[in-house]
Amino acid sequence: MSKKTQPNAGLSIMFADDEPGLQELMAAELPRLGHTVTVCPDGLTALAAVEKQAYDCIIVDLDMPGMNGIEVLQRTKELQPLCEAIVLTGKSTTESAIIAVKCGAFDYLTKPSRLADLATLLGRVAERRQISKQMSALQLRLRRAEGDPQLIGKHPSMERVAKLIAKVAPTESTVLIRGETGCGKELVARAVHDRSRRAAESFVAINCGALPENLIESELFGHCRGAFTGADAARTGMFQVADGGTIFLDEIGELPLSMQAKLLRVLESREIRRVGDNQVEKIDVRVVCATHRNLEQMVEQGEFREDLMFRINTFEIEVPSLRERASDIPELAAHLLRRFNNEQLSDAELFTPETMSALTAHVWPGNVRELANVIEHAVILCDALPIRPEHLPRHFGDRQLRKELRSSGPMSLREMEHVAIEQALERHDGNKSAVAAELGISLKTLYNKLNTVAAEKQSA
Ligand SMILES: Nc1ncnc2c1ncn2[C@@H]1O[C@H](COP(=O)(O)OP(=O)(O)OP(=O)(O)O)[C@@H](O)[C@H]1O
Repeated sequence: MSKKTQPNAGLSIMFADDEPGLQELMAAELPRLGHTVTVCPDGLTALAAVEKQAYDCIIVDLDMPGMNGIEVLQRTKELQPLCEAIVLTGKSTTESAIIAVKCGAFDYLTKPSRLADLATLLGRVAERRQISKQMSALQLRLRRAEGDPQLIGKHPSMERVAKLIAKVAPTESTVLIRGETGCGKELVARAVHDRSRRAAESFVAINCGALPENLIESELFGHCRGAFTGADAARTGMFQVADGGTIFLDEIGELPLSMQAKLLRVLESREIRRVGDNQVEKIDVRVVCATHRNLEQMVEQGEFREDLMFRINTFEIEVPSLRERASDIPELAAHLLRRFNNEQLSDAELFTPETMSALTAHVWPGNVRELANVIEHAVILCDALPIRPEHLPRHFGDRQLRKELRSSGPMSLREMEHVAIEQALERHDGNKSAVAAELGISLKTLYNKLNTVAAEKQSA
């Protein structure tokens, strides 16, 4: 290793080339561009440098005595996966440069190259590093907001879910997750991804019910510039973003029929076509779907394609509602509380016994999401733990709903849900946003449920 320049605010770079002229040039010019540089005359010295110190970027000549640039690149990627690499190549070795890019190099430059081109490339490397730092920060914030993706629950029904996840995750099978809204379907989908060979790749979640019908295709498969009015720039679709990883199609039952046909084609051919494009593109994506709807009934009513249902339901996981596993509530409540409060307290110090009995007696139509909302509300009101009943939302002490449910004799889950919605509508004077928030469901889900009730009343 020859010279090391003064550190500065730019990238920390390891430059390796056996041409003394280039070594001198880089030792002088890279610092002038604002970077720190370690200059190495051959592959072995370069390797020793990356074994000793972390770099933001390496610039390596492909053709060096002792150890070639590709070997240096591969070893660097093993030691420092986040380090970017630029390879330098003579005209005769551009094929090796392409191999280097396949091995993870950021880009290559053909010698002799202009310093301005290298400066531009380094600018792009710096930009990419900035973006990946921002992404890590966002992921951290998201993880804090969403909480630990750990699936809590010791009830036999949850143990069964855990077993099914363990069985299906390592396969490539499409998975259909069923369950009421807010019961943890997305968490189960993440667990399938995290335990699969795709774990290090992206997990992309899309709520099919939240996308406007005219944008779904472009959202899923992307579009070319000018594909339709307003498509000023090309757009990458979510299937491409998820390439190599898993795509989670939440609320699959909400997908319009025209899109169901297109999705089926993609699942069968493993190829996508961007809107406005003639070319197809191969994709390698595992598909996990979820729904709270009764797909079989939707098939009977002509709202869901039967062939698509058979394509996605090869392996099903049914996530139980929270009221079916009320014994999990204390552990879940403690887990969710720790999402909003970092105090190191034992589970027994988090809630008073009265609060816990109110929580376990509730019917939870919005399932775990509703429980999380109630706990967040309580954490805001409570100055010091434990959470007491007065910290729970106002309607919570009102045992009327539970009384009504208990005194009304046998009731189906659907009927219980109707009662819960009606009570909440009364409490909020018909304000649907407030009702959706209280029940821990989306406004769209609330409207769906109200429409179902209205349709049932009409046909009764
Ligand atoms: N078993 C569990 N352990 C810990 N947290 C859970 C569990 N189940 C659900 N949650 C939490 O509850 C919230 C709702 O879960 P999730 O989004 O997975 O539900 P969902 O069934 O996909 O909802 P929707 O039907 O509305 O899409 C999330 O904050 C999630 O972290």
